[in-house]
Amino acid sequence: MMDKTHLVDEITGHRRMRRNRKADWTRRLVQESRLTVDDLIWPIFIVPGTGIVDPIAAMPGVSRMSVDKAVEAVKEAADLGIPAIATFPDIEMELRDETGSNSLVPDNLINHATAAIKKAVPNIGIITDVALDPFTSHGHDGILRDGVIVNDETVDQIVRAAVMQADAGADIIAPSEMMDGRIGAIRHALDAAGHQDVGIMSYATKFSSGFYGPYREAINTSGLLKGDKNSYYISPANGTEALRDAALDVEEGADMLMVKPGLAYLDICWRIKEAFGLPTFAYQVSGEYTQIKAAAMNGWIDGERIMMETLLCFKRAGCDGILTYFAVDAAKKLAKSR
Ligand SMILES: NCc1[nH]cc(CCC(=O)O)c1CC(=O)O
Repeated sequence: MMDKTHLVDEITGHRRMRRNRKADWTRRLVQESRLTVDDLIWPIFIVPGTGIVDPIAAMPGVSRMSVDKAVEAVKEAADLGIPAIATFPDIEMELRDETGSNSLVPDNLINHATAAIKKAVPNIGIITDVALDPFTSHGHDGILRDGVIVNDETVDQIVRAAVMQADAGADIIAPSEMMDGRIGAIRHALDAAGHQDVGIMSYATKFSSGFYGPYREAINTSGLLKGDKNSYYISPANGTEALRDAALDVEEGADMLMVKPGLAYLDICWRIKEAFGLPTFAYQVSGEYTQIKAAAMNGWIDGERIMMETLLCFKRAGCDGILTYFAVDAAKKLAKSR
């Protein structure tokens, strides 16, 4: 008879979860989720001009780049193995108006960037957004009429913008403005224009979130925005509604789905992947990035460790990939740990 000096008894004592955790090799063997460079999509900010790399105060480590500098940076990203980028323009104030008309100029900043990047770095995927917020004088994602963001008129416009973006060389159109019916309308228009192979990544579940703050500084919409986006983005309280919204996008022909923001919405990532089985992405948005950076800069957390941990957690939650401002840093770290 063993002397029973410990509280762990004979029944529970042989169920030892720690056996599989005891050494590096066992831990590697039982690891369920893995982050690789193939999971990373890098969002970048584009400004007019040349030779510009302009740091964004609210996003330490992230800069707005002129097209020539963006081309260099994207080359580096491609060399690291990052499969795709997502571009966001910081349009000159003089070009912004009530309806976001610059979105319909074929060689506007965003399309100019696409064409230049495609030419210089043909093997990286280019994802473009069609929301109107970089182009409007009020910072909303759609056309504002009598205090209302009008749905159908906005869809008509973003559809035309989407075709121009595809003409410029965009590989995937990612509409983030949450207008109803946009996915089907964009799909039809792309097909009619001969862009059958241009995909649609729907910002299927975009929540009305405070986490977008630093992005609005990055593209200079924060000072412009009147009111909030609650009449078109989803309430953070509503998961089932988010699923219904995603279901409509799937029906309308979305090739990929996105959840935005990321970390506070992992339950949505999981539910969406389970429900539809489509390639599912999370957007670790500006505020999430900034939280980690700010705390790390104060020495309060280990920023690199939390960068890798959060990205891995998206994989565990069912995501196929992550849009993240950490993409280049994470890719470098992954290359080193090989
Ligand atoms: N169409 C708007 C848009 N496109 C990208 C982001 C946020 C990205 C981020 O925070 O990193 C937003 C949100 C917003 O300003 O309302």
